[in-house]
Amino acid sequence: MLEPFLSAVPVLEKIEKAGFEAYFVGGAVRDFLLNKSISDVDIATSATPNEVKRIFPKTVDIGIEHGTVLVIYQNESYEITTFRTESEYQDFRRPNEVTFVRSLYEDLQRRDFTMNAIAMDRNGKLIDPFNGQSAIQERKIQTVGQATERFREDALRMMRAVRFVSQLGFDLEGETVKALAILVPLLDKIAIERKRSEFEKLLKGKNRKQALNLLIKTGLFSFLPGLKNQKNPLEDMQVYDFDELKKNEMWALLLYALTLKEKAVEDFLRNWRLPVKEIRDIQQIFLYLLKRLNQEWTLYDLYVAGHDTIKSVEIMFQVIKGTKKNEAITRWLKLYEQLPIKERSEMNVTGNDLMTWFDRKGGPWLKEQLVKIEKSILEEKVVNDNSKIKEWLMECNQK
Ligand SMILES: Nc1ccn([C@@H]2O[C@H](COP(=O)(O)OP(=O)(O)OP(=O)(O)O)[C@@H](O)[C@H]2O)c(=O)n1
Repeated sequence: MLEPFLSAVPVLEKIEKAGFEAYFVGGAVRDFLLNKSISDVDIATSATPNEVKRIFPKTVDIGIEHGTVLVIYQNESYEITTFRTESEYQDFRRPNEVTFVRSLYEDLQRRDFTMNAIAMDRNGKLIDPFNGQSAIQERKIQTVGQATERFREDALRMMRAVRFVSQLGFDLEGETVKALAILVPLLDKIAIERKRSEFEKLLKGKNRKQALNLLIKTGLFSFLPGLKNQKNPLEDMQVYDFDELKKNEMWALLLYALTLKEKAVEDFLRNWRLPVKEIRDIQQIFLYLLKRLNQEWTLYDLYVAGHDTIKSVEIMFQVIKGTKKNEAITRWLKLYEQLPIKERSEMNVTGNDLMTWFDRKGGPWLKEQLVKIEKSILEEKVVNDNSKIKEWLMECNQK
């Protein structure tokens, strides 16, 4: 057995010593069987949350209503969840109440896909009542039991299915595709944040072409914010070839494929409930991407965009144009590094200086003058020095 399972074995032993069962479950076991790297393990147990809390002195209640307790043991933390059934799903969302059970089989039976319903004991022995291993071997995503039932219990699972297609390159088993095509409207009930997280993983997956195709084929895309009747942009997204785009770049690329106007861009991102800071960053990348596609940048563009946006835009430019050439970015980053100032706060002049020099109250003229000075410093028409700027401004005004 490999890390991080190995260091969690004592946790399982401790639970067993107290008279309960404990297993590794979920994504970590699946990824282990796929030879993928694993960051953390999920543990399932027959002990109730209170019983878990009695076994371990240090715990945090992170999701006790769903049966999950965070255990701190030997300076590491582990999520331990009581075996449960989720027959009480309401409104096709997550369950409001769960029923704790003592049987591992029942716990595995309530899970979404057979590849996610494999348990592993502390000796590395696999418990696989739904043949998850053969599904992995056959590279098939198959629900545990009836697909329609699993998707009705939690409609997000439909997006999870397509996200796994993107991440693993597996196929969706026939009944699963059929159920998906029928039940996609249930996705309307799912919180945008949960859909967003799956959509972002889907876009990042290596097999996104296949996954985007499924979104189109099953009509799932129509239940994603701003994508109703937007088949073509997703087809464009299938064409782009990329591995390393960051999350914000991915959103900007989608905006580009959607050919949205500036105002609509903001609404689109807001509808996906992206955090305000991310919306601003994505808008900035998108705006400068359009500029990059339409014209050369001025020094002022480089300055306003800043180092990170320049890098993002250049990478996206390559993706859109299908070119590997990287000359512009090297040249621009070099130019950017040589700029006399990198941001407004580095200017050796303030609005107060201007108001004193011109003996005028603030107003739109002030911003105009500051931008003029800023551009002139960047173009090296004036040195970034308070008295030099004053001299230059006075001269300009006399002309
Ligand atoms: N809607 C869901 C979400 C999760 N699960 C089960 O809970 C496990 C853990 O879920 P989660 O951590 O959300 O996803 P992973 O499958 O671990 O995948 P990843 O870590 O790649 O997100 C899954 O493997 C699956 O058995 C489920 O049945 N239905």
